[in-house]
Amino acid sequence: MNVIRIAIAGFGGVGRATANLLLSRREAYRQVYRADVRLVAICGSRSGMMDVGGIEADRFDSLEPGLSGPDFIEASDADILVEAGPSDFRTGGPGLAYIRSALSAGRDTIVISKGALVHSGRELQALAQASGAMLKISGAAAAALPTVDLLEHSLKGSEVLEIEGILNATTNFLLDAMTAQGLGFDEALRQAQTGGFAEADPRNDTEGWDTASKLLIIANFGLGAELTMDDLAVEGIQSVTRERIEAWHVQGLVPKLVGHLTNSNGEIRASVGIRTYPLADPLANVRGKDKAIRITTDAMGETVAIGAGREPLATAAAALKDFEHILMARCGRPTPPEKAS
Ligand SMILES: NC(=O)c1ccc[n+]([C@@H]2O[C@H](COP(=O)([O-])OP(=O)(O)OC[C@H]3O[C@@H](n4cnc5c(N)ncnc54)[C@H](O)[C@@H]3O)[C@@H](O)[C@H]2O)c1
Ligand SMILES: N[C@@H](CCO)C(=O)O
Repeated sequence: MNVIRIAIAGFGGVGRATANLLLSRREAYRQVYRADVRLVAICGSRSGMMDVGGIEADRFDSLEPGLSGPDFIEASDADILVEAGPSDFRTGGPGLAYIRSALSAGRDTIVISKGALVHSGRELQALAQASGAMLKISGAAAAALPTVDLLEHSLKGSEVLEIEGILNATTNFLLDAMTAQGLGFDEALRQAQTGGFAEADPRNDTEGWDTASKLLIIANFGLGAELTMDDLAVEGIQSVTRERIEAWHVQGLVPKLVGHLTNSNGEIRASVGIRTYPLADPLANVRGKDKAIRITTDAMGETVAIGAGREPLATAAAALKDFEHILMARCGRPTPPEKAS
């Protein structure tokens, strides 16, 4: 039985949900991958815990001050880092130092925050390649909605011509609440914050930056583009007034905040802004905090995925999907569960 040691840096809503889900799936990992999975280190910005024997959920509220930072994670000698700190695309956020350090040491890394991937994605890919570590990013690339997976696996070989993505749950929730329920912006935002899917600073959602971050990550990691935030024109939903909503309604149109990308002979252009869709379009029917992606390719036509789950569980599950892909690569193909006799 392989022992697989996990560390989690960033222990807020998503980090903690990931830890709980990981612990609840240990028996399945044991049976399917013959892997003894242990949570050996967790940390927030100022406190943490390390135990090579494994940390159980009843100790999550007893973190010790001073145990935090990339060196703390290094000292845990974990095999895999899950990074779930705040997203800051302007600086890379605190995640950048953790991810750099883990990849440099050859540690497989599952990234949930977006900042480091937007700010230093190429550098991190190069570090992973040099050390042989796996770098997984589903949590940062719209989480429960498959995006990079579709590009890397399902549509392999076809040329992507266009992507349209409703990639931000908060703005879709806000627009849907304002359009379909007539709710005011402030009340809808309060509900998004209570739901745990709005960013700590919700302007990152409403001004389009979260959508832009995800689109850039999808383009750079899924299509091999080399976009920076300066390459994207980014518009949020601030300009959406009750009058504009009513005018669209009269025309039978539904507004969505969309990340849009075109690929013309390798020249990739991307932007974020409001697009309107007729009711018959699947993107018009993406409701509440659901997200969606439409990918148009030369040979496989249009593929549309729509989805979401309850947060923060859904994002935790996306990160642990990445974890299982690492287990498959490192521990071999899954074995079927034993049948009861
Ligand atoms: N909530 C969602 O629905 C969702 C979905 C996909 C991705 N994400 C991303 O996941 C990340 C975490 O989201 P969340 O909702 O848990 O946010 P959160 O604010 O609840 O948690 C972030 C945690 O990181 C900790 N942190 C800050 N600086 C740190 C440092 N230097 N070292 C270690 N920890 C540090 C904070 O103390 C906080 O506990 C964010 O980057 C977010 O964009 C969230
Ligand atoms: N704030 C983001 C969640 C993190 O990706 C959203 O609303 O989609």
